[in-house]
Amino acid sequence: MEYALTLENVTKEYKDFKLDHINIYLPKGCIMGFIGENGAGKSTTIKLIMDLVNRDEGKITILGKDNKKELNSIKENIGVVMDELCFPENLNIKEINTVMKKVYKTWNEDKFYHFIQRFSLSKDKSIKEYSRGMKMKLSIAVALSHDSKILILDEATSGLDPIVREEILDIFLEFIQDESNSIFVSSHIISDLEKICDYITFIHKGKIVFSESKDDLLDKYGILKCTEEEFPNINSSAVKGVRKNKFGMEALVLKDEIEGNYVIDKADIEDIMIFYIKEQMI
Ligand SMILES: Nc1ncnc2c1ncn2[C@@H]1O[C@H](COP(=O)(O)OP(=O)(O)OP(=O)(O)O)[C@@H](O)[C@H]1O
Repeated sequence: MEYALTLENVTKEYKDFKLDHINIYLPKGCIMGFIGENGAGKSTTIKLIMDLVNRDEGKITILGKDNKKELNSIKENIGVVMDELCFPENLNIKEINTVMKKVYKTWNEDKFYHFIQRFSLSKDKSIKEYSRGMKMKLSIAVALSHDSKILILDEATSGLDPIVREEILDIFLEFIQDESNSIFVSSHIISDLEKICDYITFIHKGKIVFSESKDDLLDKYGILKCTEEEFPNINSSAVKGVRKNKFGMEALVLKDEIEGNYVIDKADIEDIMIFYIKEQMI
């Protein structure tokens, strides 16, 4: 299989945090959602991918190229959106266009102005007068206006209203119509990721809990409901998380490992993440 992005045993240690030997493989042509609680290590991972911080160990490739030695040669093919805007804030749209023409050989001015119009971004205001959502939309417009083959997005839909988020998700799906394109996107809005992603990678306290196809995850897990008395009869190795409510017990379970007649509801990706995190907090 050809991969758009690989991380192998990537490690980074700060005083109070360790990103611990993480492995991620994003197949070409796919969208991978990167989820985890605040402080789990998502932005650190994305900064390591973009070589904005130095790793302690491991290897990262983007579009088959080493991200340290060969990043320059694929600069045109990477569209990046970080959670903070990377442009000087005193510029306006016209000036950003002029700067980007110099930064990217493949800069497509028509495409850029098309997105500016589609996102209803004011051409007169300077960027510092933009709202957070407008700045996000501008970053996305820039990421899509050169020859990007992979989009790497950190919280790209945060701060956007539901209508614009929906539009951005559609744009991501349009981007992926070209099967050589791929997207790696972190977000706290897991329902957005569930709509568009082929793969979900879940990071918790600097370690990867799972990195799997979304359909496999949704097939594999379910929420089992039972009484407190019934709960000890459930195969404990199938239980990945549990919570009590006023009607009894709810447990995140591996459906195939459950014997007996229990009610098992569908688990969505957010359920899976929350149950996992709660289980580790007990
Ligand atoms: N430069 C730094 N020096 C020391 N610690 C850092 C540094 N950058 C990040 N950290 C720590 O690394 C941990 C992971 O932070 P990171 O920003 O990667 O999390 P995140 O998953 O992106 O969180 P959020 O969802 O809140 O954005 C945090 O504990 C943070 O304090």
